[in-house]
Amino acid sequence: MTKIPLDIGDYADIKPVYDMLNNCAEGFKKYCILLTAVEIGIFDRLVVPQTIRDISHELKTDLNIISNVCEALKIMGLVFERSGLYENTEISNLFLRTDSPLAQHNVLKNLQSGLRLWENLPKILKEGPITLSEEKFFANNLIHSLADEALCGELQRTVSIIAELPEFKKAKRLLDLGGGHGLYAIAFTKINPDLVAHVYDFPGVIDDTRKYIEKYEAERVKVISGNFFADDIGEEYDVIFFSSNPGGKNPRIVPRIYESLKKNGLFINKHCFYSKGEGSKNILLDIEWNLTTFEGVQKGNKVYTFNGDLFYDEYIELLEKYFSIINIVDSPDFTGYPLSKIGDTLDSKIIIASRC
Ligand SMILES: C[S@@+](CC[C@H](N)C(=O)[O-])C[C@H]1O[C@@H](n2cnc3c(N)ncnc32)[C@H](O)[C@@H]1O
Repeated sequence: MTKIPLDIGDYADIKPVYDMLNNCAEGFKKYCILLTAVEIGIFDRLVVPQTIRDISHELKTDLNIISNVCEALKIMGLVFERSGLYENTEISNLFLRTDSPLAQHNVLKNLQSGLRLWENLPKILKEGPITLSEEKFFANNLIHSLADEALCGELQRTVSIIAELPEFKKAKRLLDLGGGHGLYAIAFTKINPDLVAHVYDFPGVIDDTRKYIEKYEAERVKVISGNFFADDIGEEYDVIFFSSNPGGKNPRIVPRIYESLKKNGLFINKHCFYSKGEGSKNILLDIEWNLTTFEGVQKGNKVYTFNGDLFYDEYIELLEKYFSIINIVDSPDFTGYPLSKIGDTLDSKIIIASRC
């Protein structure tokens, strides 16, 4: 028989545990409200003021629940209410309205698929990571999420750094290697009127790249489909831009990039690097990184690492055999606001090097 702990000295302070649980529960509930509001289109409606009854009628939702959801959105700072009329706050208009140029819907979707993976943590712990096709992983929302995210500071800041380079100003032919959405290539052609840019990616991703090219009417952006570990990447480029890629720290790619550049051509590498002996940059991202594994490319233990990657000093040493390094820019100078799911700002660097 288990004795019921009835004495005053039998209990201990539960606060640390309940504080943690409350935090988790509150975060999860707010996340569900936000996701639902986006999914049912509340922020698309509340561009103009509406009563709860209008919202409920138009969205065909339960009147009481939607009334509470709107109240919660008000507390979260996403809508405001005046005389019974609800309306988007400025941040909702900017980031949560579907047709806003800075809409973050793909980031939310990506966050959702990441959290679904986390639900499998007990199974993955026992049975190992879920194997995914790398091409499908990127095509299935990740590049769209990266695109939404890039448009909120990182793209503009990165492009403004590159735009200052005299070699870029003269460039006529650029390769955006593993370019995904192609927004960097698109932006580069918008600021250099003589530039033709080529976005290189897997065939399944390139179909989506084309949609971005069309959306932003980027006539001088072309696509090349292939696998840069196995296939030809082309030649005679003035600039090769390489950002957030599995090959970003891989020594095999460096001589190939060298070969594909013209003399004095620029290699711009934008990646998250590790120093020898460095611990975790973010333990939650490390765990998430290892919930999945890619067919064909083996991931390392820490977020954004792959087997065969070089440490930062080793990579620089290798680069210096082929290139002269012009500048290295650290992440606070070019990244946007960090997002914990993506975490791309973690000690990223832009290494700008010129082919010797
Ligand atoms: C994390 S995304 C980065 C996209 C973009 N460069 C950026 O910085 O936002 C990585 C991209 O590289 C592509 N990629 C990964 N491995 C590749 C390979 N072996 N060959 C071609 N593309 C590859 C992916 O499909 C994806 O579009």
